[in-house]
Amino acid sequence: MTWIKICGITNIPDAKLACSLGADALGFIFAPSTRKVNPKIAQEIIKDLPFDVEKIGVFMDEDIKVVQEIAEYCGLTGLQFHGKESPKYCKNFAKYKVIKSFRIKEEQDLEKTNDYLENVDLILLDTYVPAVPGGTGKTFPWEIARKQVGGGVPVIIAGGINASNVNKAIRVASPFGIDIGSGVESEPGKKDKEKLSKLFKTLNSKEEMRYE
Ligand SMILES: O=C(O)c1ccccc1N[C@@H]1O[C@H](COP(=O)(O)O)[C@@H](O)[C@H]1O
Repeated sequence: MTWIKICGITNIPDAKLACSLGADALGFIFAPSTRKVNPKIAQEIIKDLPFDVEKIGVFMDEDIKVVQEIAEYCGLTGLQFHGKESPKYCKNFAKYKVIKSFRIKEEQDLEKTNDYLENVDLILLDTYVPAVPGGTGKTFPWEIARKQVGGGVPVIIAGGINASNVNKAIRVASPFGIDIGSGVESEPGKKDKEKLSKLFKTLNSKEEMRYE
């Protein structure tokens, strides 16, 4: 079963709904974004979440000490670095699952992952859109992501994924995980109940077909 992260959580009802539908991880954005959440609110959301759901903080070129303080205060279990963080930077967070994001435009962009393979737990491939660091709502060719799969570190794909294309993304890229933000929103930072329910229904229908 593909690991599913629902990103850009800013409130308790959305967090509970995503967990009840089957999300494996929730993402909390602490980077500049229309989906940015205050650490105090993130802590209130996280304290009542199921133990086995990963709580991932998304940061961009943040001071190491600030990341460590927010992670500890909020009760995060994982950290996603979505900026220009170096391999050395990524080694400062031994207590947490570390995800490094790479923005993909063409196959050569995968070469950037090479220096990180021994320093991170997961590689995330997102769509390159000039001047938009994340939450782009745009897909990239998933055939490129397929080439990273099997490279020693589990791969998550992100960018423009929603209920109508998630099964194709899984079929083409065969990733460890899928990360979805804007594709299940009614507006930035607010999840849409119908879109979220449809996403998990679609994912579950694929699983049923697989085991028939
Ligand atoms: O979602 C944001 O606003 C964001 C801002 C800054 C860094 C990362 C951000 N989100 C990441 O983008 C993808 C989701 O993209 P999409 O909305 O599904 O197209 C995911 O990795 C988020 O963690």
